[in-house]
Amino acid sequence: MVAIELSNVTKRYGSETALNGLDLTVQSGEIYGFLGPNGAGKSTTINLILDFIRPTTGEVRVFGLDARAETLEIRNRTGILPEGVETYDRLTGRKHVEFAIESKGADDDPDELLERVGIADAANRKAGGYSKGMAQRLMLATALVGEPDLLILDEPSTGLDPNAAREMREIIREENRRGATVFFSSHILGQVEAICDRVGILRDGHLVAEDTIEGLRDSMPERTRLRVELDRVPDDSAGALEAVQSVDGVSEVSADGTTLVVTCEDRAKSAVLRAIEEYGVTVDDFATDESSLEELFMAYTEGDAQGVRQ
Ligand SMILES: Nc1ncnc2c1ncn2[C@@H]1O[C@H](COP(=O)(O)OP(=O)(O)OP(=O)(O)O)[C@@H](O)[C@H]1O
Repeated sequence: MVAIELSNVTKRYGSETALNGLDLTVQSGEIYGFLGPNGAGKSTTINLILDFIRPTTGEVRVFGLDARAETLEIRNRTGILPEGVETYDRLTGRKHVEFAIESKGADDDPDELLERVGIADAANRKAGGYSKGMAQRLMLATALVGEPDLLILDEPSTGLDPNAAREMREIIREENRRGATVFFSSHILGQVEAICDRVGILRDGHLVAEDTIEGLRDSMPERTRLRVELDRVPDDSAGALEAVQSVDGVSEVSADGTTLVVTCEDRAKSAVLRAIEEYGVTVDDFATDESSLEELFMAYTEGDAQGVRQ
């Protein structure tokens, strides 16, 4: 079953086009990472899913329901952790959760939820005195109310220290195991890598890539980097460098003493090693660096994004 479906959605704010013909499908039971730099259109997409705003053109459906006509049912089945903290300073943490339980007609135990997000001891304190991380945990507790079918987390790790971010990931996994679909928006790659089944990278209002993390890596063979350790510097080091450079599939070569770093396509690796050994040196060791996700993300979101598509 499809959890979220946007079909050819465009959203304009005056002359500003926030989303430009976006097609997006998230399957039920997925943890989907929605990635993009600031201003790419992530919050706009989430606001459309929840009918806080309406598309200029196109259609949005959640669990087959029309986002505009069946908004209440969608919101009832969804838990939302909005971007930024939205607490009421004068209400206690427990009151926030009680309020969420009441508005959803759910029967959760507020203390259990507060315990689960790690702020049970602050249940009776006013949220105005909470740290940013505690407020974020409180918002997560309210998102979990009523065992939602869909969890929408907009930049969920803002304000969380690494431990708290890890605890949040654990809760997200538990929710997913229970059957919830998770839509996780972020501009921080590490968080998405650690938890998501699939990621979509949004740029200027449309998807520039969508795949598993491994799939995205595989789509960039030119980013493979071979690090070669030689037993000594070849006598004709300039000639050796030139020979490696001219191997088909090699895009870049640099040398630092007995270490050679070669950026090449996967298929060129053994030809590179052979070319080096023809210069009378022995390859002591070699390793392949996979392109870091950070590089991958930057390639998709900066400069000419089309340049990295195969
Ligand atoms: N109410 C609005 N009026 C005018 N322009 C808007 C409005 N809301 C968003 N935009 C514009 O739409 C584009 C997409 O914004 P959006 O907030 O959806 O991006 P985002 O990916 O969520 O960014 P961030 O990571 O900074 O939250 C931006 O260029 C933004 O300036």
